[in-house]
Amino acid sequence: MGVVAQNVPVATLTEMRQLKQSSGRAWQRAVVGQTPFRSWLQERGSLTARLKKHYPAFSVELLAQAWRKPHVDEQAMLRLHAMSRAWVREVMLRGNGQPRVFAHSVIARQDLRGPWCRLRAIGRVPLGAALFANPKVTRGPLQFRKLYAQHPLHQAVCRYHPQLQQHPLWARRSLFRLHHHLLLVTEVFLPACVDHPHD
Ligand SMILES: C=C(O[C@@H]1C=C(C(=O)O)C=C[C@H]1O)C(=O)O
Repeated sequence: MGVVAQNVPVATLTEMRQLKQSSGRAWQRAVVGQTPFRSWLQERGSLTARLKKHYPAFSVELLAQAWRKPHVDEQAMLRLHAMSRAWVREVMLRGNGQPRVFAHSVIARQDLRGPWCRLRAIGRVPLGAALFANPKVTRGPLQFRKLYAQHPLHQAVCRYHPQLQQHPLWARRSLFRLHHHLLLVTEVFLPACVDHPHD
């Protein structure tokens, strides 16, 4: 660990590369066993569509959207170097008023152009409506991970639902691609999501 002025320790490039690689492997290694969330984790269709099917009162609660430095385990997926910023959108998908899925979407500045130039302004319109309506959008493999309290996305969920602090949360992520544009979507499933474990 190196040290810069003001004695603020910073990770060396090697340490950051190692952290990025280990975080990436953690998403690929996780195996979804017999969890009640299995059906939701492996859903290849739109979560928005599936939630709307179960809950007449579906809504998207916009929690945050800003230019941020992506998490270390997102930079490699989006081909970003360590210091670049990306547009981050965080929402809670609600069914009948209950929080069901926390979604965290990240898109690099250079990918917010062309067909995705308006993604910053969609507000409470579900991102899935834009993605699944365009047949030219492809989706990469789903990756899974059980998040514990020290993971940034677990901490993001607990900012709004602190009662989940001690609960591990299942999450999945995948890359959506349109031409050469990339969008990384991570979805964290809250306990209320298993009211309908199977379709
Ligand atoms: C990708 C989808 O869009 C959903 C809605 C999102 C949003 O509005 O930000 C983000 C991720 C998804 O949970 C989907 O419906 O599957």
